[in-house]
Amino acid sequence: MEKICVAVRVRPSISQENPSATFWKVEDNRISLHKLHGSPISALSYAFDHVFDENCSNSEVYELLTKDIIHAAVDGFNGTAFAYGQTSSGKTFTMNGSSSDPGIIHRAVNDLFQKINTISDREFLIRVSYMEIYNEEINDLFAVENQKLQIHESLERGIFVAGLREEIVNTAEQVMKLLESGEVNRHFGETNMNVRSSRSHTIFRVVIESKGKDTGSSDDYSSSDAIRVSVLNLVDLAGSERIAKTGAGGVRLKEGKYINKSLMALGTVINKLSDGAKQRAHIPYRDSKLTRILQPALGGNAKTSIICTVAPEEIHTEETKGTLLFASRAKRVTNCAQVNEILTDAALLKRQKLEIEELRRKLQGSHAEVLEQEILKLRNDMLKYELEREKLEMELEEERRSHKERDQYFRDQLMMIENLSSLVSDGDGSSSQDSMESPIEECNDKGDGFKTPCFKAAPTAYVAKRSNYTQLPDFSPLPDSFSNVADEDTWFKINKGYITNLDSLQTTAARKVQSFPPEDVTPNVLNKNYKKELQNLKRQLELVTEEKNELQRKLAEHIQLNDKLKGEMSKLKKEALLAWEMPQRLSEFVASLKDIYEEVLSKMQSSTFEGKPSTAILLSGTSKMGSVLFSTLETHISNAIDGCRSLSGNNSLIQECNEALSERLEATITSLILSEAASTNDKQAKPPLCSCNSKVAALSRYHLSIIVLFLLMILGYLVSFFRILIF
Ligand SMILES: Nc1ncnc2c1ncn2[C@@H]1O[C@H](COP(=O)(O)OP(=O)(O)OP(=O)(O)O)[C@@H](O)[C@H]1O
Repeated sequence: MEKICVAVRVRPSISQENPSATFWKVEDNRISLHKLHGSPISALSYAFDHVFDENCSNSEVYELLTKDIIHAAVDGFNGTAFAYGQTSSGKTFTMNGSSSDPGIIHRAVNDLFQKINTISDREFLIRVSYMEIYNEEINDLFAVENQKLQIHESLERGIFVAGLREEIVNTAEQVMKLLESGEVNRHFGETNMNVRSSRSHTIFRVVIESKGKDTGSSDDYSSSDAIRVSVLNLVDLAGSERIAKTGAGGVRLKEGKYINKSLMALGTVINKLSDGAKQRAHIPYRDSKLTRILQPALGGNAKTSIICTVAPEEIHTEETKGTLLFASRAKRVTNCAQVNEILTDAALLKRQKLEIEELRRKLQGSHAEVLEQEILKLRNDMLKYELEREKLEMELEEERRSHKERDQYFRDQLMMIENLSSLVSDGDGSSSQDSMESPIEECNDKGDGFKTPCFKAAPTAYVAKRSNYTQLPDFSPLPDSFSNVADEDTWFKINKGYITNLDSLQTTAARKVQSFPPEDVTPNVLNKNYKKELQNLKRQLELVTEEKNELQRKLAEHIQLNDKLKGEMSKLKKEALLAWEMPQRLSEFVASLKDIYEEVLSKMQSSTFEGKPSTAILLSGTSKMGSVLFSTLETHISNAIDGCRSLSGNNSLIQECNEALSERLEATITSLILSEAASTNDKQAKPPLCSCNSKVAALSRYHLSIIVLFLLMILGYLVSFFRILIF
């Protein structure tokens, strides 16, 4: 937005012979009414962008007021410069000038072509037209036959006069000639105020089209494809006039009425525009052809300058005041000028592409940024869960491996116990094939990567102690089992919510994260793609979450199962330790038995001196049996203590020893019975020699009973010992 540039120009006084009582004094950009030889009249001082006194030339006015507009027009801005003032105030002189001091139009045309010639990267097409509004009718000054032309408006051309001849010009000279020809067709008339009074408003219009010269760069649409079109209006208005002063009558009177009417319309538009935005609901541009044609220049898309000419004579003070009031209001009017470009199809296409890119950038910088952040967060979540899942899988695998190792250790321990069990079974002779079977069997060899041992009910009383394990316990995951799940906050602290290189972390082939939409999509499609990708990511996240939960559940199950197995292992270890300690204890016990046995044996040896044959037989048999028995026991106990696991290989030997001992015991007892029977027959045939014989017999029976009981006791201990070893 920029204000209309307004200047006031005071023409030289014409009537020098009638000195006035007041005069207009110009100081810098201010004009004030002063009493002759007196102080300024209060409230009659005006300031403008420029104030030119009577000594100023058209050159100065052009340089300060119009030149910038002309140059802006070359760059593509609409421009308007017009002169406003009462009749005979110097409007035509300012716009057209004289041969010695060319006016603004001439200077503008020259400057225009000079400026164009300095621009080498653009091609220009200049068209000029010249029209007048005479009695509210538009006439073509280049073609007198074009009368009463109509004003039209279109999107492409804006407000334009239909049928107006436009001449394409290449030089300033061409324009000058055309202007001269057009001046001939203007309506001038003589009034009391001006011998050559303009009776119409004239508008010299220059249309400047420019196009960048093709530099071969397809991307630079602005320099090669876009066409700038600007309209420059140089307007010389007819002057307001008082009929009483002009003495107009007839045609002049009629002309004066139209002139005043259109100028009033112009004043009204300026007043409305200067009132500000609140009261600019309706600007009556259509009230006159002048305001309609100048519409873009008045509050529209143009750079506008107004030169208000005033007559310094006291007789025209009121008209000058009116002009200055008009100028003051015009100064408050703002325009909004912008470069006017017409685009070819190619330029339009390129521009639309650029606009789409710009929109996409804006979209990505606003709403899309939120979506992208959400997608990024989802991606991070998904990757986090992936990492968590992989960690759980690794933990599960580790757990399986340790489980296998413990299982193997468990089996080894069981094997050792089985071997000890088989030794006892061989020892007491009551073992059966069923009792040799392991109480544990593998029952989970289907559908699992590793074998989980389970228990079945055992037939013996010892196994029955563990009958509470015959059914698998409920392995529902406990809350503590989830303690290994990655902590989300920790993860975010580590990653700060972002992963710099997402692609490098896409380790799971199944997780195909869709990339951002391709570049040639529109913003709507872009949004849809973002939402679609968002949904996909959410679905993938749900799948990963479910998978993670399943793995967590399995891990919890394995952990609980392992805890149970650890408990079992602990118990078994204790029992195995007990089993390992048992041979040592039994060894000690057998040693004490051996001492007792040797003591009994020595007592029996003392009995043999009495010549009792049964005692001798008993002593001999018992001594041999005792040596064999203790030798066998000591050998096996020593092997058990040394950790020999191949006891089962000696079962047949033990069996043979047992059988030999049994036979020898049976033979000894049979010998003793026969010896006792013979002794009894001798007693019946012969009376006893002395009372000491009966004592020896009583002693021999006593020794026999002790030895038999002693042997039975040893065998009983052996059975007990090996049964204990089994468990
Ligand atoms: N600045 C000036 N220096 C010298 N002479 C001037 C100046 N301004 C105006 N004049 C002379 O004053 C007379 C009236 O000027 P001009 O015709 O330009 O007035 P105007 O405002 O166009 O009048 P109208 O509205 O009736 O056409 C002319 O003879 C012109 O030469």
